[in-house]
Amino acid sequence: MAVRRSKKKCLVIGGCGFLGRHLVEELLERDYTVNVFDMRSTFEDEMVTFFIGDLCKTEDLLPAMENVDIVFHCASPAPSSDNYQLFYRVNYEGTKSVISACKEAGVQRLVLTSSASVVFEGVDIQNGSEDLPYASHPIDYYTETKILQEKEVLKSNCEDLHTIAVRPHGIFGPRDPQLVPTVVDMARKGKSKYIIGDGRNLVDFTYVKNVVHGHILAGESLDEGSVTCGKAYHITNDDPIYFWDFLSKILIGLGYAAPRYKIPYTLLFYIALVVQFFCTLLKPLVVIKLTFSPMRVALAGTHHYYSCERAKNDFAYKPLVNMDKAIDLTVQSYAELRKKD
Ligand SMILES: NC(=O)C1=CN([C@@H]2O[C@H](COP(=O)(O)OP(=O)(O)OC[C@H]3O[C@@H](n4cnc5c(N)ncnc54)[C@H](OP(=O)(O)O)[C@@H]3O)[C@@H](O)[C@H]2O)C=CC1
Ligand SMILES: CC(C)=CCC[C@@H](C)[C@H]1CC[C@H]2C3=C(CC[C@]12C)[C@@]1(C)CCC(=O)C[C@@H]1CC3
Repeated sequence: MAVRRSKKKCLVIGGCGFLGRHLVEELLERDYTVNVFDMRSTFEDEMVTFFIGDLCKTEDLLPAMENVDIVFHCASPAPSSDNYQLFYRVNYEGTKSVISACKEAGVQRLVLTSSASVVFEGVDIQNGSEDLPYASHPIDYYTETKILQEKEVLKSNCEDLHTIAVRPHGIFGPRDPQLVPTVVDMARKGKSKYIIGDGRNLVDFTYVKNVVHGHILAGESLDEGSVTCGKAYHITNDDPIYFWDFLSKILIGLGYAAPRYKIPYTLLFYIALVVQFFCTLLKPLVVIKLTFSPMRVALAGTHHYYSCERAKNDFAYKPLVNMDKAIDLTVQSYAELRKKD
């Protein structure tokens, strides 16, 4: 007689990354069996089975998918990169390998970490639903390939493989390598004095534990015939905040001054486009990392917040950690980035 496991076996692709590792920890907490697949292992846990490889290679993925019930695909190159080939290979072609490996291994559920940015092209979005069209002019390669990736995952939904795309936005929390470290780096270099726009643009920032909770509910929802199969879902804190208030709270919490001087949004956006153009021309000679890329300027100067009603209705999502608590936990976790007197 077959032994029935009470909890499912999961594979987290990108499980050594920021979101992936938080997901692994929560899955273990909730008694799932967990495999991790990543390019290199960055932590140790005797409860986790690690598989090292490149997700673009089906043969690397297959051993990690043996007897797996749910695959969570949350690997991607860093959004700040400007390497189109890398994004295309990993986010698009790599995701196609993940799908074929799932089919070959008989995995029935695939949860993709997409991004709410797939509909963002630098124009205000207020309480946007999942019915908004994909960005027709994505601002950067990251967004362009996240769109290709999401389309591929949703269209591969079929009787044997149930797929879903979770779209978080502005994930933050302990161990995030991107948001808080970039903001502190700007402060240390004296670049955080400025507010882009009028400072009154509302944005979603989503605490990593809430994003994780949304992923697990999404994976569990993918039963035969479920309305969630083949659909995209926004996962947010359900509490949009002024972009510049959020940044100020992080900066003040870590002992730095809040931004004060306002610069017109449109002016800075066009300057960022021109600077990016010249950096692209100079690229064969010198690689320049832009602090104010057009995408970052757009994110800092427009409204972009999304409705998570669909996730609430279809799989009873609600954020577990509120904004004040989330900011507090995040600030406390970055003791090493605190301003030294
Ligand atoms: N952070 C955010 O605000 C948001 C993130 N997302 C999405 O969430 C997901 C997770 O992001 P986040 O945790 O921040 O990113 P991280 O960079 O922290 O994690 C991504 C992980 O994927 C790994 N990886 C990259 N390429 C490959 C590959 N070819 N094969 C195997 N593993 C690979 C990375 O390895 P290595 O570090 O060695 O490159 C890293 O461990 C991504 O899909 C991202 O698009 C969506 C919305 C917002
Ligand atoms: C003014 C300025 C340049 C502030 C620095 C903060 C930024 C580093 C973050 C503010 C919003 C963040 C964000 C992302 C990355 C980090 C920020 C730009 C994403 C692009 C990460 C990947 C996504 O899928 C969407 C995110 C939107 C918000």
